[in-house]
Amino acid sequence: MAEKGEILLRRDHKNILTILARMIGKSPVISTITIIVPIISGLLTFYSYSVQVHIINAVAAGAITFIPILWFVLIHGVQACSLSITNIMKSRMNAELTLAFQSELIDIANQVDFEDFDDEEFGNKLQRAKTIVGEDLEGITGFLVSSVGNISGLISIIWLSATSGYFLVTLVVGLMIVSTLSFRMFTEIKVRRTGRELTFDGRMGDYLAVTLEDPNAIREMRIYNSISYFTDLWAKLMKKQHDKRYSARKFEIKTGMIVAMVQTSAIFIVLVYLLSKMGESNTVTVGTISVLFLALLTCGGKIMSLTWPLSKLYISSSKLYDLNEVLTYKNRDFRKNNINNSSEAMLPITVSNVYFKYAKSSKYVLSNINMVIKPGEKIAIVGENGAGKSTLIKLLLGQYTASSGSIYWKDSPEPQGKVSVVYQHSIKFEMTLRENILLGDAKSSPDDVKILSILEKCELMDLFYELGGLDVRLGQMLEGSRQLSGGQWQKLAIARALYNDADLIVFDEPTSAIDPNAEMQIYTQLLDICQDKAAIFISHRLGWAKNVDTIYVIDNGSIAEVGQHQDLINNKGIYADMYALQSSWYN
Ligand SMILES: Nc1ncnc2c1ncn2[C@@H]1O[C@H](COP(=O)(O)OP(=O)(O)OP(=O)(O)O)[C@@H](O)[C@H]1O
Repeated sequence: MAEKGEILLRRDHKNILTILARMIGKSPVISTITIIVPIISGLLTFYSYSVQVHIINAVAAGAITFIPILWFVLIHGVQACSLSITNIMKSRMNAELTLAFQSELIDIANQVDFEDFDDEEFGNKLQRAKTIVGEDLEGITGFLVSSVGNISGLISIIWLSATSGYFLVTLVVGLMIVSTLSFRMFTEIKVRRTGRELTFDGRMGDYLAVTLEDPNAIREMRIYNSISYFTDLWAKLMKKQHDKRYSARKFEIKTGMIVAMVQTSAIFIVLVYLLSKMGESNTVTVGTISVLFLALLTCGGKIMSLTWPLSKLYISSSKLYDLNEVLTYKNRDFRKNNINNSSEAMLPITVSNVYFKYAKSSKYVLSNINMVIKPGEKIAIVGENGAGKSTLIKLLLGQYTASSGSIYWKDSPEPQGKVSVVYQHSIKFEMTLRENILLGDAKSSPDDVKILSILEKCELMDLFYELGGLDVRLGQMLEGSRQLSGGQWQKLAIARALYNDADLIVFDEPTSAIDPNAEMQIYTQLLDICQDKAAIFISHRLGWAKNVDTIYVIDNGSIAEVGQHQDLINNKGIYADMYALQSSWYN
């Protein structure tokens, strides 16, 4: 059980085993070599011990030969080489695994249903999984490799004790190793769990320390005179944290003493027992006793060097949990969202009695929606914040499935066709001007004539002349790149949408960063540019909506009014009120 104030660790040996299986699956040859080589090298220690027994016995009998010495040198040479091989293989394995896991995570993020993106837990897990692959995986594989090497080293000692021919000796040595290792692991994990990153106090302390260095936060704290509140809180948490760590260290010292006593007693028991059996059996010789004695003396060091990677692995297994969890998403049956991949006609889109609620919400965001989007039709969707406009668009694009009712893309209940979307927050691709437009239809070959005509339509020719061509990189990532204003990025997103010869273009508040003077002009132009296409406009500003074919007024998730501008004004309903209110701003 995690102590109060500790972040719950989902540590489970299954996480390590699952990731181990995945590693071997992804990079079978390199992973197997990286794990097998240190195991063999650790087990070779047994042969090194055997040769030492042989040499000591021979020296005691006054009959030394060079062959065992050569074997001894050879084994050590092989062990040294295997260390180098393991290190080389480990770095190759890390590179291969990082690439393989990263690609898998990118695939998953690109395939999951849009509902998964709404799931905060999935977002957090994905973020943590990416961090593990980017930062922690290398450490974890390192701990794994050194753990298996050290474990086989300790097995060699138990094996050596078995050569004495006395079960009691093997039992005492085995129990000593297992018990002292467990003691050490228990302490090490206890100490590690007091670490900053694993306790609420530690994380909160770090957060407060960062906040106390943030100039914006300091500005506000000075105004409200709240700095001492933060520093007191931080100091209190730090003191608590230090006290906890101090008590964990005290515990470590106490268990260290117990471990030392267990070890010393075991060595004493084994030694006395073997000495009493000397001469009784030909397996108990000066060589066996002295090598086992030395091996047991070094056992403490071996256990210490195993405790560190094992406890790190144990703590890290909670991180592996997130990676494993996200990777299981791959096996899910994702809804196909091929709306932009097919050349099928998508219009008319017929929406009948659609209701929709988000996965984690009990309230319907859309109710009883009925509409038909005909080829070439220009539609405006208006309504207050939170009315459900963007949600309706997500359903029309097939990104979400209606809770009930139906949507048909021409005759198909599955989304199909080609659509362009210009979002409020346009994506800034830090690539060339040409690529920024070409990405509207990435599979087509570049058509500069078409690109220039679109730039012209979107009033971006001044930018083109200023940059001196299509090959200038936009953004600020590289030297020589050119940053654009928010409005210019938005116009570029519109240009990208036009480059894709879609049947339908959706404009979800595409002019929020464009100045009001240019906005009206852009809307008029957009209607003109989209002459042969269907277009849906979402905007809070109504002045331009006069010119569309159909206006849908969404109120609290339902279509409250439908019609043309003048009809809706005559209706004196919600639209007329909104329009009157907005007109009054300009009077
Ligand atoms: N992923 C989500 N999970 C749960 N509820 C959501 C989610 N996205 C939106 N909502 C809720 O659905 C309702 C409709 O949101 P939507 O974004 O469709 O409104 P909108 O009309 O586009 O608003 P705005 O004009 O502010 O952009 C809101 O109450 C919103 O809080």
